[in-house]
Amino acid sequence: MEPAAAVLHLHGVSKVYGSGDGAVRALREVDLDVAPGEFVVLLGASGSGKSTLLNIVGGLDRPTAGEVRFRDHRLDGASDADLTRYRREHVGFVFQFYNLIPSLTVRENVALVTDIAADPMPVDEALGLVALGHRADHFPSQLSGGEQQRVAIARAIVKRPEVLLCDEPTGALDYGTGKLVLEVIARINRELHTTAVVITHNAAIGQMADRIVRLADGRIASVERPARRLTPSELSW
Ligand SMILES: Nc1ncnc2c1ncn2[C@@H]1O[C@H](COP(=O)(O)OP(=O)(O)OP(=O)(O)O)[C@@H](O)[C@H]1O
Repeated sequence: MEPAAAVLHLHGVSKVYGSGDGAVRALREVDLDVAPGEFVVLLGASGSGKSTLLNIVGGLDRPTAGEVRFRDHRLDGASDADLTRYRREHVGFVFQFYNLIPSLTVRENVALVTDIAADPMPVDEALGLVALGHRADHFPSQLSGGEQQRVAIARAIVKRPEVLLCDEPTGALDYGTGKLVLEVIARINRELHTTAVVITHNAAIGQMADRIVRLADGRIASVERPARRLTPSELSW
């Protein structure tokens, strides 16, 4: 793919933490292009570099070497202010833990983000997409883990980000609840055409992606395109 056509473009990306004898090479010359609207699942053993890669494409960290672009914006070497603006305008993050503010209602947790977004959707629309419109006035402590994760997804997408980055979004959830959360992520990707990159330890989840990228020891070890994208309800593990 031409770099300009990609939403996310990495070329020769390396990341070294620390220096000297204690240096850890977390990524080694990674090349990857992610197309608009694509759903990519990142698999790999613990320590293979998945979170490092996600943090770099999300503008939370910079590579030690190589080129990183969001569309035609260079992220490697960007200033802190530029990276903050990139994250605010273009990226939604979902992590294993939901990081909701306990003293705010569901609606207020999601609305917080809309104050600093250029073109947010109505909060109730975001809550509708995660099927939680009826819980808008509840507090996080009144919701299950899966419901709290759906609020976190609503918060991530209410600003209509072009890129949704999820690091182990189902890591803290049981089987059925995890599937519901995956349904929501698949729906956002399908209906809003949000480009999605999802880290998981669970190889079965790869079957819902357009592309499965496996990392091993900081390198891309394999890339696979499932013949047909499965819905989360068709997955089993
Ligand atoms: N801030 C840091 N300082 C030093 N080393 C780090 C730092 N962050 C990550 N590493 C190391 O870089 C390597 C890749 O870590 P990373 O978190 O990207 O892996 P991962 O595939 O996401 O692992 P996991 O599945 O366990 O979350 C590991 O060896 C890790 O210990």
